[in-house]
Amino acid sequence: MKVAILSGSVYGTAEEVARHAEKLLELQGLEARYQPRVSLEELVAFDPDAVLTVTATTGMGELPDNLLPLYHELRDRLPNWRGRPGAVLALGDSSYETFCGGGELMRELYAELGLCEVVEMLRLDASETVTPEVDAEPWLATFVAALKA
Ligand SMILES: Cc1cc2nc3c(=O)[nH]c(=O)nc-3n(C[C@H](O)[C@H](O)[C@H](O)COP(=O)(O)O)c2cc1C
Repeated sequence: MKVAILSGSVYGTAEEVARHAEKLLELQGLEARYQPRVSLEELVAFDPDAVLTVTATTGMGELPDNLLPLYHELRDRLPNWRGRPGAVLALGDSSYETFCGGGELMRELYAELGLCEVVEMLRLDASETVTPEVDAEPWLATFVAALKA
């Protein structure tokens, strides 16, 4: 099963978590592909069976600049991924009112694309953890199990 991993990051944490997720998924026998600045064309050509997004939130609940172009292209072009499984891993900080707002924007995009969230969005709170990669592991295991089910 081919899993595309997308990321949105300002300071690099979400990219590290995405890279870690790629390794874990590969270890579980999935064909995970993480290219930090993937284009829509590359993504469509990969034809993922499932999509995982790892994104931080910036500004007042916004997506990081390095995910925005792809986000808008996906909204405009709506590749036919209807019915395929997906999940969102959101990094945020609960001291902001719009906690994990970027992740919520991706969930809305998933709904427009018809991607099914097979596990509930994980919210990792930067004011509570300094080890997001490790904290994401149990949730990633649940995601893998859902993909294999
Ligand atoms: C300027 C700025 C604005 C932020 N805005 C939000 C926000 O609106 N909501 C939220 O949940 N987290 C917010 N955060 C927290 C980041 O999303 C969080 O620290 C995340 O782990 C950063 O990941 P990154 O290193 O991949 O950029 C903000 C952080 C900064 C520095």
